[in-house]
Amino acid sequence: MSFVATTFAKIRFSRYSKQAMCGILGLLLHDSTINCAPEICEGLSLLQHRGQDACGIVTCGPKGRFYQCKANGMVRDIFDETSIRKLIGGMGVGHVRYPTAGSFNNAEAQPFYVNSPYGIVFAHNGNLINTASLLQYMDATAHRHINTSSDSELLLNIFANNLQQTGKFRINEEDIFTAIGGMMKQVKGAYACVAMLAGFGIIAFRDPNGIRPVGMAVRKAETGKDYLFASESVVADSSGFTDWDDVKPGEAIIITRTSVSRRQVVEPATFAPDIFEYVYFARPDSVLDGISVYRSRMAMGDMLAEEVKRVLSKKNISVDVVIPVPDTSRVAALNLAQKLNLPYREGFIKNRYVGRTFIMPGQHMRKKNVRRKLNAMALEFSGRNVLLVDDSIVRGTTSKEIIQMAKDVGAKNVIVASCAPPIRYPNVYGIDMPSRSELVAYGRNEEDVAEAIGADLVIFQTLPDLIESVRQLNPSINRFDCSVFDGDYVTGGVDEAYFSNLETLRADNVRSKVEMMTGELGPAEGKGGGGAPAVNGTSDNVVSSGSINGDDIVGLHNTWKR
Ligand SMILES: O=P(O)(O)OC[C@H]1O[C@H](OP(=O)(O)OP(=O)(O)O)[C@H](O)[C@@H]1O
Ligand SMILES: NC(=O)CC[C@H](N)C(=O)O
Ligand SMILES: [Mg+2]
Repeated sequence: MSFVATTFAKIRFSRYSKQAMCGILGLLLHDSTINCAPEICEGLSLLQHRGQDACGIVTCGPKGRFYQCKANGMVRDIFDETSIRKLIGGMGVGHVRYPTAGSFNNAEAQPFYVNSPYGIVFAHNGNLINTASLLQYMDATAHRHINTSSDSELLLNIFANNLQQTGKFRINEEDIFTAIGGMMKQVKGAYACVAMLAGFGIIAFRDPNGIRPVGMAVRKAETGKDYLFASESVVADSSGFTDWDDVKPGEAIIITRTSVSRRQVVEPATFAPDIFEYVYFARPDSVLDGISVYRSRMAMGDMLAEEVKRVLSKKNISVDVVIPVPDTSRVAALNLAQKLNLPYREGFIKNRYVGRTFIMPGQHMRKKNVRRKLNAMALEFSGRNVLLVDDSIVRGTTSKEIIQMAKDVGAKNVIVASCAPPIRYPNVYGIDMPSRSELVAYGRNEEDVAEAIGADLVIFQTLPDLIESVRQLNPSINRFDCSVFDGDYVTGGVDEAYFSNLETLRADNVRSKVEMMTGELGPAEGKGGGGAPAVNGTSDNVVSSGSINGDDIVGLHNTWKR
């Protein structure tokens, strides 16, 4: 690879994405002679916004054999015609990852795999919060070796251990429901998962609080029906699946070639889907838990307009133009402008070839990167009081840079309005915001935030208004997880000691140091870790239940052969 190509690969696969998470997908085609991998690959590219660091597909072909391709990188970089062709079989599981536990090591790319019992493949979106006691249980009681620091590998092994306890030669749906129900009583945290049992079928389940999304859809095939599980409904829409149905909190669904079985495997706890899915994560064209993400963002704009009107008139400030911060805030900003009867202008032009949460290592590089991604047009800013609208302010990197850019091209006053309230608490449920000190609103009031990002004024949506924007679209949901705004963690079990430990392990500065020392990320050429796709089918030199070193070890057919 040339220097330029290598450098760009490193940038593209950078672990320093902003607040990202994971996407999961499962597909079972009625006709098992048709390979499902091309469709899974398509589906993963529609979920790419949920995780850009690693991706993978495992399919199940004749004789119940698994075929795998996974590595660090984006879907378009990891999969090509050759690798897809080698993924044989009519059912499979896919994953796009941004880590919230463990590292960016290739070995932790998903789906994970265990050979015993029965051969299980597993993809997880979320984050567990009682991993310490689970690891102790795995070691002392279940005697299962967990070879990575990934909470997903741990979750898979809890599931596998519970299945093992049936002691059966062949299991049935009943056994699987019992194993998942048992697992849900053992683990705490957020998990939306898709699993596959060799030669049996695909399974989806969601934690008892339903924090992360996953749903199911059906498509009529010539001789029967195809079934899809996915994090977001957009995948179903684009491939002709209909009847999208969200997996319920505490529910498991098992699909085989001949049956669909669903079961509430534990009593549902308080249903509390993560509100940040609507603020930022999900695609606007997805509908999650009966709520259109697009409509919720329109409502956020409407509600925020009221707050902006109130604050501006109190401070006697006037605004000439509303400008969105591309991309996510566009929908809300347009509604806000219409409500306030102000012109809406696209003052920032985005380089469409730069990824969504595309951030380079270190603060200096991050700042540079915002400028790579967005360019301010003087003709929309010069001599004006501008109101910039963003969906959220997390570390403040984006706002700080774009405010400076706006001023550099002649803006008079720059006011920033955020569709989300100030973020002052870490996310522990699958979004990578682990460290309080990295959050610009932590320990700061609104004036301090404005000063920190260089704005003349910052206006935040109130939490009740944010909740109302989303909830009015499905009033049957009584609670959303808003922990990043109010520090109220729906699962419990998150306290000061937990935060301190999290910060020791996962703060940005800590991670970069550890990764540099251990080479865990492997961004250097030839390592195949963070910087480039793995070579020779390896996921670094680690053999684990989740990562297979080379072909055919423990029966997994690894197709990564570049
Ligand atoms: O305060 P920060 O730490 O900078 O994070 C907040 C920003 O990050 C996200 O944008 P991003 O560029 O990730 O994606 P987008 O193009 O979908 O808006 C989000 O939409 C905000 O603009
Ligand atoms: N963002 C996520 O959902 C990550 C899943 C899992 N905790 C991991 O780190 O791989
Ligand atoms: Mg943005």
